[in-house]
Amino acid sequence: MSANRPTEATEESAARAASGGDGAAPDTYDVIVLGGGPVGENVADRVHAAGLSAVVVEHELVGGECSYWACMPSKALLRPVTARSEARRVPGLSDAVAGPLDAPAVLAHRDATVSYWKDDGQVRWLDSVGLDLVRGRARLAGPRRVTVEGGRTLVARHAVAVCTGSRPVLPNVPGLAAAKPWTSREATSAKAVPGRLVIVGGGVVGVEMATAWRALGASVTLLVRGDGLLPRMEPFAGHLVAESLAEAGVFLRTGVEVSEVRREAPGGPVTVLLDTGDEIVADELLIATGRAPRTEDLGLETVGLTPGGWLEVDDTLRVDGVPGGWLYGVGDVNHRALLTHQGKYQARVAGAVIAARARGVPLLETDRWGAHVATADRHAVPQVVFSDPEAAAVGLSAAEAERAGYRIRVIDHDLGAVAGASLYADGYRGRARMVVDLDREVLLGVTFVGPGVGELLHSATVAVAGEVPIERLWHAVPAYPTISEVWLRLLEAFRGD
Ligand SMILES: Cc1cc2nc3c(=O)[nH]c(=O)nc-3n(C[C@H](O)[C@H](O)[C@H](O)COP(=O)(O)OP(=O)(O)OC[C@H]3O[C@@H](n4cnc5c(N)ncnc54)[C@H](O)[C@@H]3O)c2cc1C
Ligand SMILES: NC(=O)c1ccc[n+]([C@@H]2O[C@H](COP(=O)([O-])OP(=O)(O)OC[C@H]3O[C@@H](n4cnc5c(N)ncnc54)[C@H](O)[C@@H]3O)[C@@H](O)[C@H]2O)c1
Repeated sequence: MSANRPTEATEESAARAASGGDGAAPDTYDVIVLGGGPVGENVADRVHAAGLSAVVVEHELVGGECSYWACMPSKALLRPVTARSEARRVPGLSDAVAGPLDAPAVLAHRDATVSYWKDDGQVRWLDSVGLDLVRGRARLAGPRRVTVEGGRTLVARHAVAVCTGSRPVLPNVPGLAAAKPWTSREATSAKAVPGRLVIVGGGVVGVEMATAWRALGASVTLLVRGDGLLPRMEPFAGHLVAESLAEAGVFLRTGVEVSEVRREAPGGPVTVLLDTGDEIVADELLIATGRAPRTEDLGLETVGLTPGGWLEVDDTLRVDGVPGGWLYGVGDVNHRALLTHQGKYQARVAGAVIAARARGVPLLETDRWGAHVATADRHAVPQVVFSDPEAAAVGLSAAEAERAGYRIRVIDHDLGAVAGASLYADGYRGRARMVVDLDREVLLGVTFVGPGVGELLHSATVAVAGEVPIERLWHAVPAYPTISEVWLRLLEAFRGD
């Protein structure tokens, strides 16, 4: 692939000066994107579609964490689990799915879903849309300048977008690092089902991986330091998921901390010591306690920033405190919403912003919900936890809305009481909640928990992001007999019908 050469002599000489006089002229692009995950790919695509030249620098696999060690493999492991569980509650079908999952087949399907950890398909896509790719670890080397391991230097005319994502964190527990625990990477790519798996962390990764590996045959213990699961959602979401995990045979222990970890021999059993004095012996230990930004070896100090932290950005995704305003931080790395779809949304915004600034557009649309600001990643973030049952939420929980000072009313409904739910699965258990802003009579947040609710979530996202007045939502008639009829019940309750 050939690099886009500069067209103006002045830019070329500026670029050569920037190369530090090492003789090799740097390759100059309008935009340099660091990291070829879903977010980097989308930034590059948007600026290129707007007529700018762009290069993506990637040191591992194009497609990033999401494609190979996160969203895609985890959902490939989970889909058979939820499909079987639902089928088991459909009369006439339950006997046909009474047996265990075919673990080797599920793992093989996971392997195919991640293209066997090869990125040829994604590289072909970059090529097909006319984006250049440089392989290797990238570092900033002063304003608008990037060096790539192997010696190549790149210079950006307009912008550098940092889209280097995040990595798992290991808590500072004696013996933990030496025990070489699983992180989300091993949990999504393991080649065999461990006999005994201990998972630390009751967030999304902990819950999804407990669901998957238990159903695939592992004996799973889930250790949570708080009092429940999925603490960022409405409390009933964690309760229902915990109840169901317990029924599936997961040992859930809340209110416990890991005080030490011991693994005598590599690959041998691991002993997890708790602050209660208890010890648990397992074959594998998964640490699912959150993420840290991939900014520690990125040359941030060469542009006046501190390495290792999340990138602070404004709503146009521009990094704060960088003279000239040429540096952007998009996706996980800015810590606004660690989700692929939200990162890709930011990428669309950043692409529009970079293109507009490059064209010298005098006034950007920066009002809330304007074309040149990220708004939804603060006010209308949808997330589906692909557990059994699924937990799906958008916007604020009741507690978050209260903390933010809104005058709210909370409406709950039993999802199992909706006709569509009783047809969907025998003994359907689930719940829905909407949080209403009483001053504007719009929805601030909606949560659904129950089988199949992931596909229901977008209706709520439209209502929350669109700030659709309740009065008008009343005219959005859900089809009979679908689970979506819960909307009618929630609205009736609000109206007092
Ligand atoms: C187990 C798990 C399951 C998940 N499931 C979901 C889900 O179902 N839905 C969802 O929306 N989100 C999910 N997420 C979150 C999702 O994976 C992330 O939000 C998403 O990957 C962020 O995309 P990104 O492009 O910002 O970063 P990444 O996907 O991390 O990509 C960053 C890229 O930058 C590259 N890079 C880093 N540093 C450098 C450097 N110096 N030079 C060159 N390249 C570099 C990396 O190699 C990587 O390819 C999940 C996360 C985990 C851990
Ligand atoms: N389906 C999805 O959308 C999906 C799936 C997986 C991951 N993700 C994203 O990936 C990110 C990472 O997920 P995650 O589950 O690692 O993080 P998380 O922040 O969701 O959960 C981490 C949990 O670990 C706990 N914890 C932190 N330190 C601990 C310690 N020392 N000991 C015990 N517990 C500790 C926290 O209290 C928290 O409950 C999340 O932001 C999530 O949005 C999304």
